[in-house]
Amino acid sequence: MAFLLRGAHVVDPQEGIDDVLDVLIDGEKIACVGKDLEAPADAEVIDAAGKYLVPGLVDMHVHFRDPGFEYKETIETGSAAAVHGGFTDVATMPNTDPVTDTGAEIRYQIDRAYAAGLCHVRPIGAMTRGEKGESLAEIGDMVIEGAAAFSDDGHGVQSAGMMRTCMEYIAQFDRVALAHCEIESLSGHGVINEGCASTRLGMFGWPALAEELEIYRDIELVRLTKCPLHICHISTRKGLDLVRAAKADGLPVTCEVTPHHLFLCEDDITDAYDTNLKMNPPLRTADDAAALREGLLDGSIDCVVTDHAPHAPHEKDCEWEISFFGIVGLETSLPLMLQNLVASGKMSWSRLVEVMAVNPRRLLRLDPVSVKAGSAADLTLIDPTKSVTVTPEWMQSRSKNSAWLGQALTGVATDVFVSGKRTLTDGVVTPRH
Ligand SMILES: NC(=O)N[C@@H](CC(=O)O)C(=O)O
Ligand SMILES: [Zn+2]
Ligand SMILES: [Zn+2]
Repeated sequence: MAFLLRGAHVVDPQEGIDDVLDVLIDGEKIACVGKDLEAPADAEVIDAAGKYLVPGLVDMHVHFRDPGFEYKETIETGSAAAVHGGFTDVATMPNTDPVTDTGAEIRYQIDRAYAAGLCHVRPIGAMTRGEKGESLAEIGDMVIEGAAAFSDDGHGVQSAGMMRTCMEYIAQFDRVALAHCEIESLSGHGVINEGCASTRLGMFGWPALAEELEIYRDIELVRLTKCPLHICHISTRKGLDLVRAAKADGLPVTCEVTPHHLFLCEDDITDAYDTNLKMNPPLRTADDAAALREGLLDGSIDCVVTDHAPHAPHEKDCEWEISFFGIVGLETSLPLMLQNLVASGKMSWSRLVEVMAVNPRRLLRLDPVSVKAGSAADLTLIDPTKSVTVTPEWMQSRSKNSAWLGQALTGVATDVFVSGKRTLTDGVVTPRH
């Protein structure tokens, strides 16, 4: 199958492209990029005027709950949410049941994703067996089966010695350690940021220090082990300053931020106790969110990820203290970035592509995708003027625990091409086989 995308505004910082062009997709690859391309007889011509075409978006931090918690999300429903949100690739965290800590579990996810036929799923392996933080997982075995990175996300590795061993081991495989930074003796029973929010609402606080101290520890372990380290869902100004200092020292340290930590803060949590504002790490102060936005624009933060954390109604529609941590995000991430940062001119399209496509591919050790002849046809077509309302019916995820339910957002992906197959067509998810 061939597609000719006519008159798209192509943005690709890797190639220095920011221009209105035609792009011909033939089979799994981009055949040609240029002006006024001739349409081959078998090609479907797509009018892309007014739309942006970018290398396929990558979300390097999602939870698909498969195997073990399929009532929240499966690889199939999660993949549908991913392409609906404009992503060609997602990296799935290993806190499944069983935990993804062997090659067989990695292979299971890759096979299921292929059968779903919607997007590339890049499984992340656990660093420790069962994410218990006690002994090394089968890291070499998982690399052979296709693990993209390693993480015990959901938990911090409590023992510094264990983390050192994980990092020494991972460093041998050209993979990045993704760290959920949380010292549990400090976060304890915390369910909300410690400070004004916990005092105002009378709930146990989850202090910034619990995150920052572990970021500090892990950065020092990079000095020792030389293992590339990526800080997951960074949420505080001070944590970001630690990453900045590590980068200035030339250490292989990177970090990611979620839309909810960029665009929401603890002040948004009112006495309505909306549990779709409860996540780990918690929403921090308005000053922290401002620092994160600044860090994303100045290059200190490398990627935007959703930390898509689907939960069932009975796990969220309950008292704040007992509701589960986490919210879905795959279908609202791109619109939030476009609406809050790109439309206002604060962020350029090329920076958006860096943080949502180029950098995550590099960190997951995937082949680069560019808008040029010969590259894999993993592409996202975006209508920056189209509005959607975030309703449970509109969302393709099996879970509906979004912080933006009922809100109208402007700027969405209309089409997604994965290895040259159109898996999102005019906003509708279209499995490729
Ligand atoms: N972020 C969350 O609030 N929850 C995540 C775990 C995690 O990312 O740490 C989950 O798996 O539900
Ligand atoms: Zn986490
Ligand atoms: Zn997570």
